[in-house]
Amino acid sequence: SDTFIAVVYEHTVILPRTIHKVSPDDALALMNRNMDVLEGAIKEAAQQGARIIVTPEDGIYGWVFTRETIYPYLEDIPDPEVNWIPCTDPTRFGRAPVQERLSCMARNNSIYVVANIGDKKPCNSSDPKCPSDGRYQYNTDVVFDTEGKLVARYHKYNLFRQETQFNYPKEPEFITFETPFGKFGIFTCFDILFREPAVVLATELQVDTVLFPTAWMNVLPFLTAVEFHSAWAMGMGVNLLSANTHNTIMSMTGSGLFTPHGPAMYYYNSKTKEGRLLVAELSARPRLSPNYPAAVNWSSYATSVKNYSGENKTFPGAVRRDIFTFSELKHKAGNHTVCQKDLCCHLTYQMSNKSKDEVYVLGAFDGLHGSVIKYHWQICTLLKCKSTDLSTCGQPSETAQTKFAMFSLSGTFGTNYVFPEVLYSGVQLAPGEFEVLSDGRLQSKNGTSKPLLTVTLFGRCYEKDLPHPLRSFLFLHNKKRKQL
Ligand SMILES: NC(=O)CCCC[C@@H]1SC[C@@H]2NC(=O)N[C@@H]21
Repeated sequence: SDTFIAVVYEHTVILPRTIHKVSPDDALALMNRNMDVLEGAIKEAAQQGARIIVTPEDGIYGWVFTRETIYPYLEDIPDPEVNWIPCTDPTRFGRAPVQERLSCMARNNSIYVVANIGDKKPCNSSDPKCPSDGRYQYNTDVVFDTEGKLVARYHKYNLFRQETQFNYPKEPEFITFETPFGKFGIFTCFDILFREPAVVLATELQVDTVLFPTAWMNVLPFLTAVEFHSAWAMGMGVNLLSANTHNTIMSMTGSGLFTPHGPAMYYYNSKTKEGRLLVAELSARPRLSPNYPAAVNWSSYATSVKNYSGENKTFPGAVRRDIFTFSELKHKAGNHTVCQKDLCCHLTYQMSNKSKDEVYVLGAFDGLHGSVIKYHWQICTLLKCKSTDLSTCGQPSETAQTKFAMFSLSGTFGTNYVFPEVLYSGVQLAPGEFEVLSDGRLQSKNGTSKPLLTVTLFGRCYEKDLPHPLRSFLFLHNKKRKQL
C-alpha cells in the first residue's frame, strides 16, 4: 500500500515507589500496571486502523534504577531469527511474562507493537568483557508483528549519562525489517544525535520509517523533542515515529509522527499529566513520492554570497556551556553575517513588528559540545533572547511576541548532515510554513503565523567527534587484561 496509519503513544509512566530492589513479582506487578495503560492505547490504535504503534523508552518501568535494582525487571530477549511467538509459546526461552503480554497484545489486535524493555545476557570469565556481576544488561527495543512474532530486537548503543543500569553493546546494531508498508529501522533516544546507528539506517540501509522510543528531556533553544526530532526526519528524508515518555517534572514531553516534509502530527504539553495517542497517515515509501525533497547542498548559497554588513558588533554568549558568537538584530529588517571558526551564518530578515521588549540575535557555533561525550556541532541560529539584556541570549525562553514577515538563513557548513528547525512561541512547530532550498537556505514561505522563538540550522560533523570516553576506557582496559 502507498500509505499506512501509524500511532505513537506518549505515556505517563507509572514509576516504582521505591528505589530499593524489589522481588520479580513486584517488578512484574508494576510493569503490568504500565502495560494495562499501553494495552488501552494499542486497542484504540487498532480500532483507528493503525498498522503499527510505538511506545516510549522506559515506558514499562521508568528510569530510576541502579544495575542491581533493575535486574528483577529484565528478561532474556532472544535474537529474532529464532522465530518466536511468545504469546503461543511463552516458556520457550525461560520466564518472559512481559514479552508474552506484548506479543499477545500485538496478535490479539493485529498490529505491530514497538516497546522498550530490558534484556539480560548471562556471561562468565571466559568472556574478558563480562561484568563482575556475571551479566550484560541492555536498554532494548522490541517489535512484535501482527501474529505476535518477535521481529526486531535493538540494544541502545548511545546510552545517555544517567543510564548506569545498562551496558554499552560492543558494536552498534543496524536493525531493519520489511513490512507491506515499507522498510523500518529502529533506534533509541540519545542515538539520534550520532552517526551509528541512526544515520547509517537512513542513508546506507535506506529505511523508509524509523521507530523511535525515547525518554527525552527538553532543552531549549535547540533540543526540545519535537523541534529536533522533526528536524532530523526532514534532514534525513525519512519518516520518524517518535514516542516520548510524559513526565512534566523531568521536562519530558513531545512526541510526533514526522515526515521528510515536516510533522504529520505532533504533541507538546508541559501542563497536563495525561498521556496522549497520536494518529497519522504516512507515506509507506516516501523516497518514491514525486514530491520527495531534492538533495540539499548545505553550503552552496552561503559560500557564494559576500559577508553582509561589516559594522555589526558581535559578542560571545553561552547556550548552556557552548560559547556562541552573537550579533544583535537592531533593525526591523536587514542582512546579517556572523562567523565562528569555519562557519559563517547569513541571515536576511524582516520582522512584522519590532517590539522594544524583545531582542533577537543571529548566532554561530562551530565546536565540540558536551562535557563527557564530546560531539561536534555547527549551528546557525536566529533566536529570541530571554530578556532585552544581551547577556540572556541563549538562555531558554518559551514565549515570544514578534512575528517575522520573512527570514532566510544559511551557513557555510562543512557537513551534509544539517537539521532545519523552526520553533514558535509556546514550543510549537511550523508545519508547512518554511522550506529548505537545494542551495541550503532555510526560509519562510509567507512569513510566520505565530511569534518566533528560533530558526536554526543544526549541523552535525560526525567525523570530528572525539572517541567516546567510556568505550575507549573499556577497550583499553580489556586490551590490558588480555596482555597480562
Ligand atoms: N534517554 C535518553 O537517551 C535521553 C537523551 C536525550 C536528551 C537530549 S540529548 C541533549 C539534551 N540534553 C538533555 O538533557 N536533553 C537533551
